[in-house]
Amino acid sequence: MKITVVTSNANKAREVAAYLEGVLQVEHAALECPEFRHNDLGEIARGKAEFAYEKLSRPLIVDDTGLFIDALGGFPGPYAAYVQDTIGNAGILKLMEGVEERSARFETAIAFAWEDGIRIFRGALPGAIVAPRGAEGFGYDPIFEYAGQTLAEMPLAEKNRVSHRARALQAFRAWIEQETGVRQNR
Ligand SMILES: O=c1nc[nH]c2c1ncn2[C@H]1C[C@H](O)[C@@H](COP(=O)(O)OP(=O)(O)OP(=O)(O)O)O1
Ligand SMILES: [Mg+2]
Repeated sequence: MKITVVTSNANKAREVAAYLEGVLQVEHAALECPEFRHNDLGEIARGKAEFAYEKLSRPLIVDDTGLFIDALGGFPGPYAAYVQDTIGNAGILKLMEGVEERSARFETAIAFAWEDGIRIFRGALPGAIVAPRGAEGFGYDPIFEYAGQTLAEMPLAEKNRVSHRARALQAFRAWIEQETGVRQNR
C-alpha cells in the first residue's frame, strides 16, 4: 500500500518516511491542514485527517504533536506549534528560569485515513526541559532531554528508535501490517 504523509513540516515527513521505509511506500504532501482547538491531540489529528482526505481521497496519515511541561501545568500542550512560532525555545527556557521541576513529555497522535474511515495511534516520550544542546532534529528537540541526551543530539535513526512519533508509528505499523495481511489472505 502507498500512503501519503500530509504535513506542512518537512522534518516530520522525513522522520515518518524513514520509519516506514521497507514497510510501506510513502510520499509527502506539503499541505497545511486546519487545526481545530481541542485538548486531545487525537481529536486534532482526526480533524486534520478529515480535511486532508476530503482533498486527496487516498490513504494518508497526519501527525499532531504536543509538548507538555509539568511545571507549567502542561503548557504549551496542543499549542506547541503556536508557541514555537512565537516565543520559541528561548521563551520556554525563560518561563522555566529558576524552576527545579523540569519534567515534560512529548505526545504524538497519528491519524490514518482511508476508505474504511479514520484510526488514531498514539505515542508519548517522557523527558526533561534543559539548556539547548545538539544540532539535529527540529523544533523543541534541542531543549528536550531523554535518557541523558537531547533529541537534537540524536541522529535521525536514533531519534526514530525512541521518540513519541516513533512510538505512535510503531502502533500504526503493527496495525496496518496485520490489517493488510488479513486482507491479502482473504
Ligand atoms: O519531534 C519533535 N521534536 C521537536 N519539536 C517537534 C516535534 N514534533 C513536532 N514538533 C514541534 C513542531 C511544531 O512547532 C509543534 C507541533 O505542532 P504540529 O501542529 O503537530 O506540527 P506542525 O504545525 O509543525 O506541522 P503540521 O501540523 O502541518 O503537521 O511542535
Ligand atoms: Mg500544525
